[in-house]
Amino acid sequence: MLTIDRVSRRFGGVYANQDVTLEVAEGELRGIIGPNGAGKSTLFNLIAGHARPDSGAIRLKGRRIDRLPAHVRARLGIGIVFQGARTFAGMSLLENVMVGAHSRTRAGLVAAAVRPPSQRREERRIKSTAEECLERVGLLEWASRPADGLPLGQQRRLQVARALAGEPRLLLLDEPASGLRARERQDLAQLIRDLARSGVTVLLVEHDVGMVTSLSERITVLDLGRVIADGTPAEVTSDPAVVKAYLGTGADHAAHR
Ligand SMILES: Nc1ncnc2c1ncn2[C@@H]1O[C@H](COP(=O)(O)OP(=O)(O)OP(=O)(O)O)[C@@H](O)[C@H]1O
Repeated sequence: MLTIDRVSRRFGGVYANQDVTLEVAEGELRGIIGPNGAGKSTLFNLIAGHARPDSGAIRLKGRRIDRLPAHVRARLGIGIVFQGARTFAGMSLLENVMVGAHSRTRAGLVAAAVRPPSQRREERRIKSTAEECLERVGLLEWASRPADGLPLGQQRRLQVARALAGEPRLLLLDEPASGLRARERQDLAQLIRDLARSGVTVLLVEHDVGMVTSLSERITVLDLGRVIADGTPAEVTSDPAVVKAYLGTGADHAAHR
């Protein structure tokens, strides 16, 4: 499904990704972990098209995509939920999701506001797609409520719904559980599991290692821009290089207190 072949990306003198190689099978739920600054978000940006690699190749179902703009990659089936993504206040939940669907249409969001009657059918289609997406994340009953003041757990689900409106085959989730309470985390984990079961290939970047190990079949570990381990949750969590990488971080010191 997704092949990343010796991809490197530098910012100034720093390698954010260096010779990163990984392969993700169709329908897989792959966890990606690593200490702060390991290069996880950079890797997502390279896959989704918000950054270009300096070298190496990225292929989606065999097709080279690393030089394509982000909106073309979205049309090819790559969806992303950015780290700390915000909802649009002043819009309803449904409208928030419809924005995601419009980004896939030719007309785009601005034109959507002045859509002539001939395009109303497309409008209805987008609305029903958005409603389906809200249903998938369990928010349909609140479709018409404003997004303002939505609890964080529901905001994350709304962002997932917005990404789903683009009908992704590959969904990149960047730290979707950060800041969530235990119950919200469990609900989100179940949602991610359901998405993968429905056939969406999922790449999950998450600091909550427990969540990643419980969800993923395989985990790729990055440290200082490089892949330092790749295997089953049991393999990577017992890998000395992984243990060492985590011991070097402030987060891990905190965990050991
Ligand atoms: N746009 C940028 N300009 C300069 N340096 C950058 C940029 N984006 C990332 N970096 C650097 O690249 C490295 C990898 O950053 P990245 O955000 O990809 O790591 P991460 O694993 O997602 O970290 P975190 O877990 O803290 O979100 C870091 O050293 C970071 O400072």
